[in-house]
Amino acid sequence: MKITAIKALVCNAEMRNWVFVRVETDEPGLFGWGEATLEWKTRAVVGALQDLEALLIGQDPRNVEQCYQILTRHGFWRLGVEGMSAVSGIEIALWDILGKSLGVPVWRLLGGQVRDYLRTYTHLGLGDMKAVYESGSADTIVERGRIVTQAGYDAVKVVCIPYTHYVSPAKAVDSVADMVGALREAVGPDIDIMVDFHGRPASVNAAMDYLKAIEPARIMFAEEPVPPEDVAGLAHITARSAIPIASGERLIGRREFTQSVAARAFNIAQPDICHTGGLLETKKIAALAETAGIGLAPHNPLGPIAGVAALHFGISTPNVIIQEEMSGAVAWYDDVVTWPIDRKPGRWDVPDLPGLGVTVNEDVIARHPFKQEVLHARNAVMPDGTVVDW
Ligand SMILES: O=C(O)[C@@H](O)[C@H](O)[C@H](O)CO
Ligand SMILES: [Mg+2]
Repeated sequence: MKITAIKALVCNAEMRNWVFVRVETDEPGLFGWGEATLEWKTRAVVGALQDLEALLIGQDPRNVEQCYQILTRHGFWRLGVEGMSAVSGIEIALWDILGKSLGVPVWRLLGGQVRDYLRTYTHLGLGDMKAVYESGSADTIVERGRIVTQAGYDAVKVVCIPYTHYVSPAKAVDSVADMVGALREAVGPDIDIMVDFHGRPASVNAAMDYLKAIEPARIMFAEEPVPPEDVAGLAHITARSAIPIASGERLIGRREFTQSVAARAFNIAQPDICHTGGLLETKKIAALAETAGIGLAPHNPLGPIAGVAALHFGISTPNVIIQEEMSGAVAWYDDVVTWPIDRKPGRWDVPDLPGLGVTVNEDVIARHPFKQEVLHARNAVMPDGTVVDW
């Protein structure tokens, strides 16, 4: 069996352009699907897919590791997030082909079933919460919290840390404490709450101030309390924080995770299967994390094929705690890709169709062509115009 083509299909889903990858083979009717979505870098990823195609033409798609080696070594240059997202999309599609060729679901090939279902969480707010913070009101967060938990989710994540750069003014810290406290009060003790700091505090001390302020709300984890490349800063926080610390959505491959795991930089790793190198690379990261007592909450605010890939991963990987998902991103999410299971809020069951088990409706994709996304990050400035992390 040989790979004959690698195609990228872009589908605009408002905040993000989803990049779907279709790997074709010389066996009639046999092809695989993957996803390489990387928000605000869509054309770079599509270009990387075009550049990488030539390396794999003629290779046996069932040799997943060998194809990965070719993609990451024969291109000479080490790939950054755009290139590795392209590699990830291709790699996921290779597993889909392998599963279909053998007539088994991908999770069987990844080690088999380790749990009866995969727990999931979703977001309360998309992008930044500047308006909420500036209005000084927790109403929006509480309202969203009620809607999402009434829909059936028992774990929710919120981004609610204001842009205060290296410091943590009393008013900002109190406002965050009020917002997270109000959310806890509204949803009650049975719901897990996660707070994504988005790497906004630029100093360890500012991050620690916000962490201390939300401690009474008893949250499940706090994410990216400082920017992800500050391994020493994260390790310092993790050693002292009462709240478990999560990070990793912006780390690529084993190389970057190794350093963070060795430093015990976080309690919970958040690799993204669509950025970090694909399913097998994320398995290796999971194994690395497991040896250091680190659980996984894989990152995925992406499209439906990314979600299904995460499902197969989570069903077969013991140290996965919970899976992120954003199936509420657009109203027509379910028209684009047919899933192998009936998705329920907060709980994904074990799929049994061969491969990933998705069918893709290319007509629907064609109705939502590439569009320049809104640049939410433009809001990330201090009152004096200083640019800060979004
Ligand atoms: O944890 C999350 O899902 C967020 O940090 C997103 O990755 C970020 O807003 C970019 O889309
Ligand atoms: Mg995040």
